[in-house]
Amino acid sequence: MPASYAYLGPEGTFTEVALRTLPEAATRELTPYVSVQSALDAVRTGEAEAAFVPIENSVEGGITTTLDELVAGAPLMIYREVLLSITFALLVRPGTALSDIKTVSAHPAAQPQVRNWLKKHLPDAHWESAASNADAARLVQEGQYDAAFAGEFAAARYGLEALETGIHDAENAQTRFVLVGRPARPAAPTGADKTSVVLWQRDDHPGGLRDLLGEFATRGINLMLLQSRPTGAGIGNYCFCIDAEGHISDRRMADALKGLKRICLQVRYLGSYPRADMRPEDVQPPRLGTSDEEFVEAADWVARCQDGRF
Ligand SMILES: O=C(O)C(=O)Cc1ccccc1
Repeated sequence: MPASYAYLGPEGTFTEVALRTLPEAATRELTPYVSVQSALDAVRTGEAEAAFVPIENSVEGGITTTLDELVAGAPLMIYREVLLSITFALLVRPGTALSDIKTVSAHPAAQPQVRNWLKKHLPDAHWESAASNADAARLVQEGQYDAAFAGEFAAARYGLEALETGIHDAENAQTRFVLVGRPARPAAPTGADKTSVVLWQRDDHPGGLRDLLGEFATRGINLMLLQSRPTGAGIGNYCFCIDAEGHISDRRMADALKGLKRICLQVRYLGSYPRADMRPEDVQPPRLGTSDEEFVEAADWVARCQDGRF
């Protein structure tokens, strides 16, 4: 039996469409799970080789269930990311008119992407959250709700029709998905990579967050995501999910992680993986003094000083 990739199902999610763009998905059995949690748990128990889940969208930021799952529990690692441009279709049972719609459903992350459209076209409809957009379509098929926001491609799978397509409040809304597995050696650097970590501050003090960010800034490392999540230990207690430009095998990144390890209560490494938004030839060269060669030269110089050989 081929190894299986778990994904946020049921069949017909945007997650499935994004997963199928990965070449390695063609050689795996793809298994839908009812939630991000259950897909990631399947990886933790060894039932699945990896799980593919949404993690961030350009309209509202981090998908908190996914971030919280990566922050807590047995450690997992991100191996790949995929970006997908998203517009929604309003799916209904055949024969339903706009004026018949009293309830609409979708994944909570869809709501901020269709809010204005809803206000304009269905101001009185009740919003009901579903486990995914395709699950909302399934619930419409079962008669539980009148309409679902989902991918147009989900209509055929659930015997529905699209009353409207191309729904999007924000131009170029994109969702980012990640392939998550058990910890192992990260893939080799491609030249356009991203490193994800979670940081817990050691103590609360003025400029504490600036100290954490300074470890990246002084080494010329650009950040691409900064999302605070409550630790659960009371109001004001947060950890920080960070995506930074570069690979753990870059000297400047390894050095920044060493600095963070020294000053943080805890650092959770979530992986280094190829960026979906940029090719290696388009990446800016490292800032002055932060290339691998300059780190090696500086370390040699210190070693020579320690030996009195400068
Ligand atoms: O993959 C799906 O269909 C989901 O339910 C997650 C999601 C939610 C909103 C936009 C893209 C993906």
